[in-house]
Amino acid sequence: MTLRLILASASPARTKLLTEAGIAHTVTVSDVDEDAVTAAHGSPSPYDTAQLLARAKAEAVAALPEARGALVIGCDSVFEFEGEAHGKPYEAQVARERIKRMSGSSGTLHTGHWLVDTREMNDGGSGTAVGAVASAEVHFMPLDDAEIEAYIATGEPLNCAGSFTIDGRGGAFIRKVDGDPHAVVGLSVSTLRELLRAAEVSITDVWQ
Ligand SMILES: Nc1nc2c(ncn2[C@@H]2O[C@H](COP(=O)(O)OP(=O)(O)OP(=O)(O)O)[C@@H](O)[C@H]2O)c(=O)[nH]1
Repeated sequence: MTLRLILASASPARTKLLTEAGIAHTVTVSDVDEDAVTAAHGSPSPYDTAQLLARAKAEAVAALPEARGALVIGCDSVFEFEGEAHGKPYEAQVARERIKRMSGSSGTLHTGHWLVDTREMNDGGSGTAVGAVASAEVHFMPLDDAEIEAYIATGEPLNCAGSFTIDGRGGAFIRKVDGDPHAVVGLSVSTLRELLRAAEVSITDVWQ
């Protein structure tokens, strides 16, 4: 039986990462209310938030009929900066305030991963599952105000956790990354390999 891997994420960067890593997959976006999940758990740390939301997304998709018999991977990325959890800024003013503070400083991008194996799922069961968080510390170069305004004007930082990318225009402002750079982009492929091994699947089994 051929293995099916479903990415439970709308992130263009995550599906691009999997494709470039030669990993065959389809995409099914979950409709998880992220605020409701975090509220239900009090005020979880940025690390725990990333794991909780990755799990919620993967479980929501794994429960769908079309996911039966597949492996489902969910992810969530949270930027921890000065004790705060930053998701996507969405608005220019939020991005501006955050990027000014991040300039010349550093923070940690936590990406949660949750893999649900529905191959053995009995009726009503949830399948076996395993999760892991991959974290990487991101160090920023100092940015001048003109660079910040121009970067915000591109729109790129508005839909990225932490208000930056390392693989897009934001790469110009990244001094170094301590940890798996894929964890910053949104899906650590080496972490996925470990999760697949826990499900007794080799990464080579999902190479296309
Ligand atoms: N290309 C790129 N994207 C990044 C980077 N850092 C964060 N992101 C993106 O920021 C987004 C974080 O938001 P999430 O809530 O985890 O995921 P999402 O995009 O909303 O998609 P869902 O998984 O469906 O919730 C993801 O799409 C990440 O891929 C980066 O360095 N490069």
